[in-house]
Amino acid sequence: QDIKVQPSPRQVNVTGKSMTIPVAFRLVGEQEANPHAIALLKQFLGDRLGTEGFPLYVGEKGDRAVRGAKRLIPDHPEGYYLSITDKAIMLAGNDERGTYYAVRTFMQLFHEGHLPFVGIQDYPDVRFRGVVEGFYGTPWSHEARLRQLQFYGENKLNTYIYGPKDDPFHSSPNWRKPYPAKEAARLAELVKVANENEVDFVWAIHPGLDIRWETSDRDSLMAKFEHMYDLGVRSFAVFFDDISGEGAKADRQVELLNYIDDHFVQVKPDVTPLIVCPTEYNKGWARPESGYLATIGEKLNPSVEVMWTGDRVISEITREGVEWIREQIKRPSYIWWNFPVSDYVRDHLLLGEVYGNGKDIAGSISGFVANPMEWAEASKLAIYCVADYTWNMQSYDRFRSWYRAIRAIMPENVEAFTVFARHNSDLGENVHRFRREESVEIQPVAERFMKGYREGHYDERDFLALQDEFERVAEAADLLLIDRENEALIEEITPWLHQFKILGDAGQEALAMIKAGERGDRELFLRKYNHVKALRKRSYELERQFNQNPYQPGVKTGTTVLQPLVLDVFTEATERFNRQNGTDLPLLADYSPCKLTTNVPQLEHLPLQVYPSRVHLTPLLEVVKWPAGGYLQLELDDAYRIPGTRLNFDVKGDLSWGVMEVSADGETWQTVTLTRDARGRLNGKWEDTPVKFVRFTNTGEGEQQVYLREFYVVFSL
Ligand SMILES: CC(=O)N[C@H]1CNC[C@@H](O)[C@@H](O)[C@@H]1O
Repeated sequence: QDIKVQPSPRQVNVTGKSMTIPVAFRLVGEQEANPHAIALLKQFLGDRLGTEGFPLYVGEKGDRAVRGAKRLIPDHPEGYYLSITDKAIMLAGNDERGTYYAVRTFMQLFHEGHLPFVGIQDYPDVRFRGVVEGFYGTPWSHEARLRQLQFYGENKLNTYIYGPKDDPFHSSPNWRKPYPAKEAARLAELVKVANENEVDFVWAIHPGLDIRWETSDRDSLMAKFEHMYDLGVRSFAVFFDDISGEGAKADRQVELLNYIDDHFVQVKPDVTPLIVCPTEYNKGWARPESGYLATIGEKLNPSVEVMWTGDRVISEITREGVEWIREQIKRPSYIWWNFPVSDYVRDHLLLGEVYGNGKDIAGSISGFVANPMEWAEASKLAIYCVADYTWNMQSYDRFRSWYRAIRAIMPENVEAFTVFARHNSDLGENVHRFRREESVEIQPVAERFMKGYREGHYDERDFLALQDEFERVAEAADLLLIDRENEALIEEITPWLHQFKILGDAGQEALAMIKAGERGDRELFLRKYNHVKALRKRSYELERQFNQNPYQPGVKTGTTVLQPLVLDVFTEATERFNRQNGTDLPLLADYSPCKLTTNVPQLEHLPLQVYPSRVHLTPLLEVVKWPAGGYLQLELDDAYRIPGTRLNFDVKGDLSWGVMEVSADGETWQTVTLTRDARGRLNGKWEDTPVKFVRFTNTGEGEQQVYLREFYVVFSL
């Protein structure tokens, strides 16, 4: 039968025959084999495992129990050979982790009371595979992390990097301090569970925001690593991302990293290679004139792993890209893939397929870890696919992997979760311009239908297909809201499920407006019209109630195809009704009274948060390089007074290099006086003549590196 193993094994020889599962297994090799592999077997087989019964040989290359398989075991790290015949079962690892993975594969072969006769030779493409918890926002909970580590064991992922940006003991201000007892105990438990699942628990430190290049800070960092070592950590990382100023200096960073390597990593008997995330961590920011990467390439100890996010902050990883960086840093890169991370589009869930990365990059990378969403359970969809992709790139199939991930995560509600995930995968407009496919199957139907409807002759089959899809959306939302098989996941996505239900209902009702209009049934049309408006209002209220954060507050779903379709159908049907009946039913206001223009490259596509009397720029997580002469300008849709404007660049010095101005016509400008408040934020206002334009300009001589923490304008007539 079709052998379904996750991740997809390299070499599988099936005979087509199978046997009923033996009632008892005689375990051979327990004394020498990897104890975590034995523990997993015992947990899985329970009392069927003993000293009598069908022979089950387990061990690593060189162990007595698997001597006979010696030349069949792939000579690769974490490789294994598995065979099931009518005589015996053999689970033989090339190393301890390989044995563990052989057991994980063996467990997946049990199927409806049978075990297939099979020979498998398998090993991973990428050496280090897993997840970097490296996002901004609420760090994962302890329970969520424990579930993650179990999930990584099941999916042959061997790396979890602990680096939540908002953990004050990982980053500033407390990176120098040991964890308080409670957190320390939790970390120790995470390390223990990671080991049981054959996962390297990597603890990362993020000292660059305030590090001083003195021995005192170097000693503080070493002491912190010793503290983590005492908790059981055997893998370490230093992150220098998203910093500016002193901490960003390559030669200082390299000096510190080499010191750590020479005096900690190399002297401890059991610590894996040090990992660093450089400040110039993507090609878009690499500046040959800075010599940063050249310094890393030439002076950083060759045993230190160097992370890389690709051609841009958020990007697909290509063969050309990894070969380019390999030349710069003189070693394979350790990929930090920024997906499904959503800390820059927090109102969206990213549940789509994992695609776009090259299948030919394994030879130039040493690691591939995914940066996930703050929604741990929802991130498992992408993590499952990354496990499949990094284990066996050539055989990776984005659709097969995604469907298997859904089945693995929501086995009781596969159809409903597929519908939900299908329409919650794109990011919408965002500052990194990274987009994902969404609603792929229904998109051509929606486009064809709207074109036909506008031209006065749509295909009824398209109408019915759309109606069916919106019904499925509403059904999926309700089925998932009462789902109890994965409560942690449902708890995370509940706000989006409520929004999804509203979308499903609104879609059906908007389509019903078309039919009522065609039948000239004014009363029914008005009922449907009012229902859609009520649903839109509920949707806005949901946006204000859930997932409030200073970046992208709210709850977005189906934003690429279904939401625009509802709006288009509603608008077209209402305009047609108004023309036919001489009425003036208002449309749905989806206006944006504000336009942003800028010549600062990183801000070109910055989304705006528009409210009835305020407009906010979405804060940026990364350092913004603001060139001399760089400006950012907001153009309002009318002339307003500005009772308040606030700017927060989180810079230590004064802001003498910049000026805030307003204008009524975009030609003559007046300066707005800004006063700094207790938290260092700059506040201003303009209550004189109404203005249409507000801008901020770097009028200084040189580039400034700032954090765009806050920039908003309050306007009033
Ligand atoms: C190396 C890196 O990407 N660092 C940052 C900054 N870039 C992407 C962001 O979304 C963050 O999640 C991430 O931690």
